[in-house]
Amino acid sequence: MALLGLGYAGFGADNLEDWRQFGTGLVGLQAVERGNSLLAFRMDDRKQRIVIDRAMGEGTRFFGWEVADAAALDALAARLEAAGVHVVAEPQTLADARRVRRLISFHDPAGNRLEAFYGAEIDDTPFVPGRSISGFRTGPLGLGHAVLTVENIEPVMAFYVGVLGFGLSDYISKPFRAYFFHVNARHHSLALIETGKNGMHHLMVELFSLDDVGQCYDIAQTEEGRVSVTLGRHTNDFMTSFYARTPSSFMIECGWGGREIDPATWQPVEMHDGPSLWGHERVWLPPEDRAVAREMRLRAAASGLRAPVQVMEGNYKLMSGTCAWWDGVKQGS
Ligand SMILES: Cc1ccc(O)c(O)c1CC[C@@H]1C(=O)CC[C@]2(C)C(=O)CC[C@@H]12
Ligand SMILES: [Fe+2]
Repeated sequence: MALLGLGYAGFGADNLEDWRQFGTGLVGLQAVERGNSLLAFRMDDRKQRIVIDRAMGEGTRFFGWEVADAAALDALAARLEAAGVHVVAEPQTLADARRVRRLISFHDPAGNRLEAFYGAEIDDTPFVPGRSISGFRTGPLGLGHAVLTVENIEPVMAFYVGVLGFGLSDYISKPFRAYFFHVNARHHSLALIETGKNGMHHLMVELFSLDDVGQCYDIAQTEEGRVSVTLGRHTNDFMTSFYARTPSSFMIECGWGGREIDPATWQPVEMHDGPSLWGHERVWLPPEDRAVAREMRLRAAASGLRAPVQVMEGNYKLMSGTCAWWDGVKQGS
C-alpha cells in the first residue's frame, strides 16, 4: 500500500488566537509560533501535525498523506497521472513550510486539496503538551482521522479506494451513508459522510489515556456550546470520544482506546447497530431525531453490545519515547 498514514492537516482560519487557546487549553496540542499568519501545532516528535493558516481562505483545508520515500512518491504521482489526475510537483519552499523533504499536491473529486509527502522533519526539542496530557497516539497510525462530508460518495470513494489504495473498513447505509477507510492499523484514517454538501466534518486525535479525554471533556463543558457530541463509544473502531466545536466550522473528536486492525486480512462489513455503543448524543439535533438516536442506543444497551476487552498495553505500545510522562511510566516511576 502506497500511503502510510495521515501525516498532517491544515485549515484556513482568521481567528488564530481562538485556535491557539482551543488547541492548547482544551485538546492539549503544543502551539508553535510561525509568524503572524500561521499557527502550527505539534502532537509528538514531529515539527508540526496541524496548521492553521490565515493566508488560506476560511473553510479551505489540505491533508498530507505520508509515503515512505522518494520512490514511493514518484510511483504515486505516476499512478495519479495515469488515472487522469492533475499532479503538481511542489517547490522546495512549500516542502520547507510543511517541514517535509518533498511533496506533491492534487485534488480529490470533492475538491479537497491533498498532498503526499515523505521525510517529515523531527524537532530537536521534545514534545511539550499544551496542558498536562499524557500524549497523542500517532506513530505508524498517523495523526488520527479526518471525516469529510461529500455531496455524493461514489466518485470520491472510487478515487480513494481505486486510485489511492485505501481499504474499506466498514460502512453505514441508512439512515445516511458513511464509509470508513484505512491505510494502516488505525481502523479509519478517513471517513466520508454523504450529506449532499462537500465539507469538513471532524478531525479525530487519539489520546493515550482515558483520563486525558475525561479532562478534555470537563474543560469543554466549562464553555456553553463547546461540546457538540457528548462522550460515547463507537461501535466500529471502539473509540471512546466526544466532539468539540473548533473555532472553525468543523469539530475535533478527542478519542481514546481505538482498536487496531490487520489491513491484510480485514473484511469490510456493514454496520447495523448504529454509530455508538453508548453516548454520543448530538446536542444540536431536533428532539425527534435525538429520540430516534436514543432508541438505537437503548437497543445496544438492551443487547449488551460492547467492545472486547482492550489491553492497555495495546493502546500504549506505539508511543514514541519523547514524552516525559510516558518515559516515567516505562521506568515504573
Ligand atoms: C460512526 C463513527 C464511528 C467512528 C468515528 O470516529 C466516527 O466519527 C463515526 C461517525 C459518527 C457520527 C456519524 O456517523 C454521522 C454524523 C455524526 C452523528 C455527527 O454529527 C457526529 C458523530 C457523527
Ligand atoms: Fe470520528
